[in-house]
Amino acid sequence: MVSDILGGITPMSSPIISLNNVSVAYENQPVIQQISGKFSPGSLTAITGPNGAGKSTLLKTIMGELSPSQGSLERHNIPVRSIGYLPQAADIDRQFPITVYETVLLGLWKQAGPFGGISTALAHKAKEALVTVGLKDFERQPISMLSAGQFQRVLFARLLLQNADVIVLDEPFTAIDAQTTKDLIALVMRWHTEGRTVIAVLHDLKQIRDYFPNVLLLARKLIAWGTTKEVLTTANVLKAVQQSESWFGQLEPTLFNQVETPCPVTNY
Ligand SMILES: Nc1ncnc2c1ncn2[C@@H]1O[C@H](COP(=O)(O)OP(=O)(O)OP(=O)(O)O)[C@@H](O)[C@H]1O
Repeated sequence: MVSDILGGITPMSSPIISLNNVSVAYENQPVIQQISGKFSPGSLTAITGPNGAGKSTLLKTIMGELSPSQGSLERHNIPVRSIGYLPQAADIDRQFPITVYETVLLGLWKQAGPFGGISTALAHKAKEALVTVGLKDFERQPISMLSAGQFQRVLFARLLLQNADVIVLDEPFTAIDAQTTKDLIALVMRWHTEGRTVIAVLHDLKQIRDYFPNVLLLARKLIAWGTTKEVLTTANVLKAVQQSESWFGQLEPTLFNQVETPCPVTNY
């Protein structure tokens, strides 16, 4: 199907990021294989798939942290340093002695450079961003003293300050409370209505169906890429699970424990 190949966009629209037969390997071991498709400007796409499917590897490749072992990935007029990136929480050292306010300002270092000055206007914007994410009185708190949800709010404030046209989020709502998830999803929706391109790795299929118009379903290889309705079919989701099982053996039975929806898998 054309939209599967083109990431749910019409052949006329010009992409912001395109992948041409991209494979990525760790120490010559292929992890993702032969992914082709395009992200259109202003699209809101969830990348989903079982554990170990290669989702974070794909994001790191988009961010230029990994290079394709085969094929090519192009960012069209988007320098990688201008992309807003939220890595997985597990990849961030929270013991670093730094305050909430300083962490938010760090979002600007790629633009300002390590010795770049912070103007009064930017300092004001950093404070405003903290207010927007509900952390008005937290500026001087060390990040080591925050809850997981509060810390994720700080990282979203940092993204707000970056004001990026393309935003890449790796499991932004994992292990955080319901209210924080709701508030941060609202920010993602705001970015979408502002015309920014948002790409997020997510495991919760209901969340994807509720909020994300496009999906890239991955199980080392591309299962499907297009509109959420086209991609998240029972057949595709089960195919992703089966493909992963062929790498990792039987997946957790909890993946199958909610059968009230048409698709037996509700969470990757
Ligand atoms: N630095 C690394 N060196 C070697 N192998 C790695 C490295 N990082 C990831 N892998 C392997 O690559 C595969 C894909 O990992 P990746 O983190 O991209 O998957 P994922 O879909 O994001 O998984 P999860 O949903 O569990 O976060 C896994 O088998 C993982 O063990």
